[in-house]
Amino acid sequence: MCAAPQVPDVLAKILDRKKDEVEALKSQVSADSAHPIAKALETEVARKKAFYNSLNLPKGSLTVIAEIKRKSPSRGVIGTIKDPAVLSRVYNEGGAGAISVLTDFEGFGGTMEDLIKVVKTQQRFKGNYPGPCPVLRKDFIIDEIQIAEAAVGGASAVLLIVAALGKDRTKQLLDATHAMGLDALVEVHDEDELQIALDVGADIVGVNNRDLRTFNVSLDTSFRLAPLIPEDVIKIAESGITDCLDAWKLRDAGFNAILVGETLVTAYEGSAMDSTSYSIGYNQAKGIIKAFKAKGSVEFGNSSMAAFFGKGEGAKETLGELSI
Ligand SMILES: O=C(O)c1ccccc1NCC(=O)[C@H](O)[C@H](O)COP(=O)(O)O
Repeated sequence: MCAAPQVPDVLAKILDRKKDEVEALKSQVSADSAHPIAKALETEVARKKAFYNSLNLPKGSLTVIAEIKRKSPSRGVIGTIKDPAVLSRVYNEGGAGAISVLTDFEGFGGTMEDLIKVVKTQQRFKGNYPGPCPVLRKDFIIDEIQIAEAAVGGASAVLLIVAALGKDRTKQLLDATHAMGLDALVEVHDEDELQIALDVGADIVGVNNRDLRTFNVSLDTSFRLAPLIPEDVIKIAESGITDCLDAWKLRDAGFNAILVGETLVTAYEGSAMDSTSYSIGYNQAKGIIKAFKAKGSVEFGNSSMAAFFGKGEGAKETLGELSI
């Protein structure tokens, strides 16, 4: 048995209202014994690993998890995102490996309906390269019923925040997530939380660069924790990623993926809000994803001796993906 987690203030407030939401969902589901969420809760299914596999690319690759985010407690309004389905198409065409949909309404302006629309839109990419993007339900998960709701909505993964859950609950919800066929992104912000994530068997760990107590964002959090995460665990750097050099440095530090919200939404909406230049917004968001993924190692640039002799990680990498 572990002590209750020390929950940062902002998170504590969000979790209080999540308890009410969970109770409302439970009474809705319990009123109907044939409810799909009730069935998902009872039925064990094999883990599909769509999200995991999309991030588990050869060493040296960087996947972008592109987020649909209208507003946030730290930044206020970010974009209107009239149709999340359209933005999810832009993300897919830009080469995102997965799409994160915030489904918390009060803090982030997102809904489960957004997620369902995005899942349905992504299904249309079946058969086309690179296929549908797996969808992450980004919310404050405190109960199994929210995971079942995500599974029924077609999500491939859910977010579990160690700071919100503590060790015992993270373990229970991680097991429940896998039993319902989904992946879990287990989010940490410091060494102690990372240890908990690893102890409970997380195989996808996200390092959030945003301190939920102060809202300060520092990529140093990712750089500090990266070497402590075992090689066989998928590593994701989350929040505050705005330029290519940072993305490439994170890749060189061993991250498999970066999770990016505000940078992509503002690139898309900045121009999309001006109705005469819709396509510019599309291309800017796509271009940023392509640039983040572009293979330009800062350790072994093209002019280095290693590059010349074709040795070392990244030696043969180029900026070849930059055309949009
Ligand atoms: O973004 C916030 O203000 C926030 C506040 C409280 C809890 C979570 C919060 N953000 C959730 C996220 O993890 C970010 O949306 C995600 O990492 C993307 O960040 P960014 O690229 O900086 O938009």
